[in-house]
Amino acid sequence: MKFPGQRKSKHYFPVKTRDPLLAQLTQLPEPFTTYISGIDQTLVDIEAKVEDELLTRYQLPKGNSTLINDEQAHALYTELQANGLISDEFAGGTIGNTVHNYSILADDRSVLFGVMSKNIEVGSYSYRYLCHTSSKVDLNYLQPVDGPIGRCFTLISECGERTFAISKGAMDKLTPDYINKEVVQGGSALVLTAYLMRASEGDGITDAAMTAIQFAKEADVPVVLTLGTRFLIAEDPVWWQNFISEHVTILAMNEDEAEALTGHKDPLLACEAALEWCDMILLTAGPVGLYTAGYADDAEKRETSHQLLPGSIPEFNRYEFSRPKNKADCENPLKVYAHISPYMGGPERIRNTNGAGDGALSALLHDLSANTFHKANVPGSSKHKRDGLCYSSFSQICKYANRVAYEVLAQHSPRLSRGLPEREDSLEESYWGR
Ligand SMILES: Nc1ncnc2c1ncn2[C@@H]1O[C@H](COP(=O)(O)OP(=O)(O)O)[C@@H](O)[C@H]1O
Ligand SMILES: Nc1nc2c(ncn2[C@@H]2O[C@H](COP(=O)(O)O)[C@@H](O)[C@H]2O)c(=O)[nH]1
Repeated sequence: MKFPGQRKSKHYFPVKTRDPLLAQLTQLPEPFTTYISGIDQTLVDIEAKVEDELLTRYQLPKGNSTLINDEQAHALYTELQANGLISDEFAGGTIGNTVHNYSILADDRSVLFGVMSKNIEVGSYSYRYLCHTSSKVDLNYLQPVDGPIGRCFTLISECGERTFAISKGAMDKLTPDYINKEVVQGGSALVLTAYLMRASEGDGITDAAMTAIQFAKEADVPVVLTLGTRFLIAEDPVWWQNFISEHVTILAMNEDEAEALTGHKDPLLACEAALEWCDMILLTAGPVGLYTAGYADDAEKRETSHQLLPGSIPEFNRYEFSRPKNKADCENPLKVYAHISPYMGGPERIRNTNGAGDGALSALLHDLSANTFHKANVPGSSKHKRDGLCYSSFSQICKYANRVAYEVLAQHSPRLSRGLPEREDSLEESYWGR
């Protein structure tokens, strides 16, 4: 486990444990390993720049992720190819991206549940998916299926907005039998997307997700949900509110999805409302940057040394130096908010924002699993006198998530090809000091 930024030495593993003489006196237990698990519809992104007219012709609402049938997929692919519009083909899927990016950042294991074609030809989409996924993502639990994995036509408009057309192939065929209880229960978090809830009759992925949620809840493993697209949430916001209340610990969404869920356009008010249903929120807001929100115990709150910010909740960032905690673990729960503007104002040129939100979430998950790792390996640390959900404060998580989102935008791909530069390991000193 690579830590998310250098920390004060008191939080690091006692240097003495490496002492060759003292080591003879102490029998160290096997170091505890940490991972996260996730479920996704296995799919490849086929990226193309298109005119809005094409979206209208294929009846694809701009900004949405729409399921299309085989005939439409064939026509769309043929047209994109004939006009030389396809710019890239990447492994995709919102959770696939998130666990891949987590493994790159943490330089550690994650587990992906999903399907994979039984017979794979060199050059096929399944082959590319496997080639473009970090070797630290454990794919041993994938369910073999007949037929191809999904394709996600990622259609980028002139304004940068992306519209997804999904040709699902066998991506929704995952069944509950392929959800390994021990793996889910041994993880630091289970990460899911709202897209998993829209499987058709006869497809098992929704049941598989519900089975995994049950396993996670039995073992107090945090359930992390990312909302995917505002259109899906807008179909039945009350259903989603109840779903989140019942099952979700951490909610990740962008400002449009937040509005569809809560009715609030203002991100702070949306966070305030959604904190009634879950313990922590990551809200990304495109060029406005991102917010984190959650709970701290009143007795443990820590005041910021940054400027207090105005907003619909005045001075909302006052306690952003507090660490997030589950509401149920707080004697006197206090809602805490933090915000950060895009790192360096964003990259000079953004081809599209595909995967930036997933990148931000993977940073949060890294911080969360670093907490589990540290707690298990340094149980005596003052950090763990009280149970926190994450290793860092709301403010620090904002910085890290923002930095990772920047990297995704700069790389023009939803999946990181490398971790953050080493010299930036200390976010405080070298990066934030600029
Ligand atoms: N136009 C932009 N300029 C600068 N930063 C951006 C821009 N768009 C996105 N970002 C960064 O990427 C993060 C996630 O982007 P966002 O578009 O909100 O996510 P999603 O892909 O889930 O809609 C933002 O919080 C911000 O840090
Ligand atoms: N699992 C699914 N993933 C989907 C679907 N539609 C789109 N996507 C993926 O989202 C990411 C982009 O995420 P964002 O951070 O920019 O919101 C992209 O790579 C797509 O593959 C879907 O129906 N299911």
